[in-house]
Amino acid sequence: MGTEAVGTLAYDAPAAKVDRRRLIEQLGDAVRGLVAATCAAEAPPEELERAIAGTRQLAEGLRGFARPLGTASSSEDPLLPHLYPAGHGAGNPVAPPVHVEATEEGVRSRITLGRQYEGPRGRTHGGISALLLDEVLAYASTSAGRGGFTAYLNTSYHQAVPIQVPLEIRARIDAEDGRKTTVKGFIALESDPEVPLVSATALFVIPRADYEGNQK
Ligand SMILES: CCCCCCCCCCCC(=O)SCCNC(=O)CCNC(=O)[C@H](O)C(C)(C)COP(=O)(O)OP(=O)(O)OC[C@H]1O[C@@H](n2cnc3c(N)ncnc32)[C@H](O)[C@@H]1OP(=O)(O)O
Repeated sequence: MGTEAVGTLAYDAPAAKVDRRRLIEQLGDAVRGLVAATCAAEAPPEELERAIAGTRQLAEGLRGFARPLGTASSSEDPLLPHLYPAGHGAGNPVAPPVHVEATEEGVRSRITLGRQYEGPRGRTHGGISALLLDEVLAYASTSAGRGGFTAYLNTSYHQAVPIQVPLEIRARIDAEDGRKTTVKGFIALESDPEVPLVSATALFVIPRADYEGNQK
C-alpha cells in the first residue's frame, strides 16, 4: 500500500494506483515543460521539424490508449486529487501547477508561471489570472466544507502579473448564506505579498439537490 497525503488525511491507496498516478503526474510535468519550451524556442528550422515529428509520434502513441469522453480515469480515486481538471490537474499539461495549503485565515498557493501563460509580453494573460483565482477561491470554499460551483467571479486587474516570478495567491471566506459562499482573494508577488496585483470576489453556489441531500 502507498500513502498519499490528502489534506491532513493520510490515505493508504493501493500501491499500483499510487505508482500509476506518479507516472501520470510526471508525464503531465514533462509535457508542461515541453509546452513552455515550445513557447520560448528560437530554434532553427531543422530543430523545429525534429520536434514536430517527435511530438506527433508521441501523441499518436498515447491516442491509442484514450478512454471514452465522460468516463473517469482508472487512476482517479474519490479520496485523492483529480488528475486532469484544467485548473489544477497535475496530469494535465495545460493546467498551471496549482498546489494549495491551509493558512490561519483561509488558503494560500505559491506558483511560478511558465512562458505558456503569457498574454501581453512578460505579463500573465488575464484569463489565466482568473483561472488561478477561481481555483484557489473554490479551494477555500471546499476546504471550509462548503464547495459549490462558481456562479460569478469578479476580477479587478490592478497591476501586471509577471511571468517566471514567484507569486502568492491567498483566499478566505467572506460570507456564508445557506447554499451560497462568497470568497475573496488576490494574486500578489511572493516578495510583496500584501499588494494585490489581481483581486477577486467569487460566489460559489451548491446546487439545491446536493445541498438538501447533505442536510438530511
Ligand atoms: C489543488 C486545487 C484544488 C481545487 C479544488 C476545486 C477547484 C474547482 C474549481 C472549479 C470551479 C468552477 O469553475 S465551477 C464551473 C463553472 N461554473 C459552472 O459551471 C456553474 C454553472 N451554473 C450553475 O450550475 C448554476 O447556475 C448554479 C449551480 C451556480 C446555481 O444554480 P441554482 O442552484 O439552480 O441557482 P438558483 O437556485 O437560481 O440560485 C441559488 C442562489 O444563488 C444566487 N445566485 C445564483 N447565481 C448567481 C449569480 N450569478 N450572481 C448572484 N447570485 C446568484 C441566487 O440569487 C440564489 O440566491 P437566494 O435567492 O437563495 O438568496
